[in-house]
Amino acid sequence: MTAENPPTTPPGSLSALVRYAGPHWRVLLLSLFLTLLAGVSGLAQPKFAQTILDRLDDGGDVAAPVALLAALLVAGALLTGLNAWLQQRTSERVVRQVRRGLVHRLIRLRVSELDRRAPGDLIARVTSDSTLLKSAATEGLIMTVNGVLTFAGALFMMATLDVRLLGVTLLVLTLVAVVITVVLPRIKAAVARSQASVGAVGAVLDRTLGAARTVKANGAEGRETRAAEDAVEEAYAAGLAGARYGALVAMVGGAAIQTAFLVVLGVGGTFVANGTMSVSELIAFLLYVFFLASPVSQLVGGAAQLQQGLGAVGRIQEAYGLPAEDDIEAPPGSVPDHAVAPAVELSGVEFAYPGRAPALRGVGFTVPAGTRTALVGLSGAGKTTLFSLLQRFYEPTAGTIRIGGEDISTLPRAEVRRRIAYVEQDSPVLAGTLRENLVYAAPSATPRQLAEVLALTRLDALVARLPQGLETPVGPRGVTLSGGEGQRLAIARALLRRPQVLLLDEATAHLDARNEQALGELVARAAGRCTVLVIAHRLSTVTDADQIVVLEHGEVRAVGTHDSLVDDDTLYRELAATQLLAAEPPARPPAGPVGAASAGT
Ligand SMILES: Nc1ncnc2c1ncn2[C@@H]1O[C@H](COP(=O)(O)OP(=O)(O)OP(=O)(O)O)[C@@H](O)[C@H]1O
Repeated sequence: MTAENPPTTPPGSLSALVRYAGPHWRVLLLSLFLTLLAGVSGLAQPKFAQTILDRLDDGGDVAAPVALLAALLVAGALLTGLNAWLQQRTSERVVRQVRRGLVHRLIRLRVSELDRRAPGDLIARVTSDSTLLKSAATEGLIMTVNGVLTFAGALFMMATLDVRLLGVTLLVLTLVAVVITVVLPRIKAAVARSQASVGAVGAVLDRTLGAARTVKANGAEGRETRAAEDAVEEAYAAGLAGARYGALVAMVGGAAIQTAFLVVLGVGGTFVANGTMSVSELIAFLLYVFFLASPVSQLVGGAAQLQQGLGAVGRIQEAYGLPAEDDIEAPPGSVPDHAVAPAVELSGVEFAYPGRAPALRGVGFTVPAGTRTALVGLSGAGKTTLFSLLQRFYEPTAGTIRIGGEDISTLPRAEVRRRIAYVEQDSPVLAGTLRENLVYAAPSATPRQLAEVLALTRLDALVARLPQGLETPVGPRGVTLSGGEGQRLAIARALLRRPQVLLLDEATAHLDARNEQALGELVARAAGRCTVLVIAHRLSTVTDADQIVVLEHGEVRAVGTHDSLVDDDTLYRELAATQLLAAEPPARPPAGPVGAASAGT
């Protein structure tokens, strides 16, 4: 198993847990051996005690057995220490391997999956669930195996002393076996419930902290707190249920040993009285009964830990099983030096989000190489969806999309996305510094290229104003930048990649009139080097586009230039009228139509 390839076993099964521990089998075997050695030294101690008692009885020399007993004690302690270290280290390694694998997987999940899952719950699989797995995959396994072996060893030694008393002991211990069998699956279910609730707490917090301003502005702190508290309570209740079952098992284990001791003492006493057993044999047997307490509690504890681990393994396995994109590793040296503008062609593209009505129906148009096409249409017409398909975030249910003549469904996603730069609608800035954001996809950009793009997007003035310049942290999701600065930063990042195709989604929504004009010119210039598709909410920015595609209810309603569409298409004419645009495209608008209704909202 590698970090990227999880065990292909049923979710939450013991075999899955064993497979996680699999790569560490050598250390685990050594640890088991050390545990057994410590167990044997423990097992031998009652025998030595019996010898010492017999010698004291005979008036013999006890120095040698006492010295051996002391040596056994020291050796046992050393072995236990070494063993604990080995087990802890292996636990940490198992968790590291699981976390790596999960992180690798989660970052590559398909957009369709990310769109419908709470990030907080996914994060909990890496943080909280993997921690539960930690002790189960090593300590739990070893404790159980060791418990079984030591238990068997003790039974063997007891059999050599008195088979009748062994029968009595086993009868009492059957009670433990019955309780364990009934209770363990409940522990697993309780842990799974508790972990799911922890995931729900993460999901609420992720939603709340991710939209802190909205939550505060709406005075929703109380509601969000209650939502998180409900999940916390559920985790608490499930945790308590698990603890109750755990306590029951521990109690039954302890009581069984005590009972066995008393029964053996009574029955053994009669054997001693009728002369079928010596006192020293009875004492040795009783010591073994007490010795059994250790393997029994190991078995009980180990089995409970395994069940806890299984509860978590189920959730981890589920995350591993989510569909991921497996073709997104960029080939080496993938950032193209000089972009070649390709044509983008769509024909008969159909698409529906799962469980929804079709979002795109029979969409077809061509964007000639090196030109600029604007997509316009009312909100929900399918503009953003079209961009998602172009980047293979989703796959069309019918039809083809070609870039430079190549059907993108035949290209690895890495290759498709290498050719395309995308400036999305919202939150296009990541936590980090300005520089990190800029060179995010073009780490080898030269200072000259950086300066050029900063000037083009008019970010140079901002950088000059900041004391830390490009090294200024922008905060989570770029909260320390204005909306317009964030947009320009995203555009600068896209341009630094020198893409073949540039997708701008509402890229100018946040820009003021001066910057909007500058950007309009920039996009027009960029169109010389790359093919540009822009979702336009303000028609003023695209009236001079080479071509405008009007989408309505997922269908292409009309294609043309601003002039021809104003003449021929009623919807476009309405949009243009609402935005106070003249039928003639302005040379370049000196200012955006402030306060005008947006076509897309
Ligand atoms: N991830 C999604 N899952 C399910 N349905 C979606 C998803 N994204 C969008 N939709 C639906 O698909 C349809 C098209 O949405 P899309 O975002 O493409 O419209 P748009 O033209 O970009 O709208 P806007 O201008 O408001 O951004 C809408 O009905 C929307 O509700």
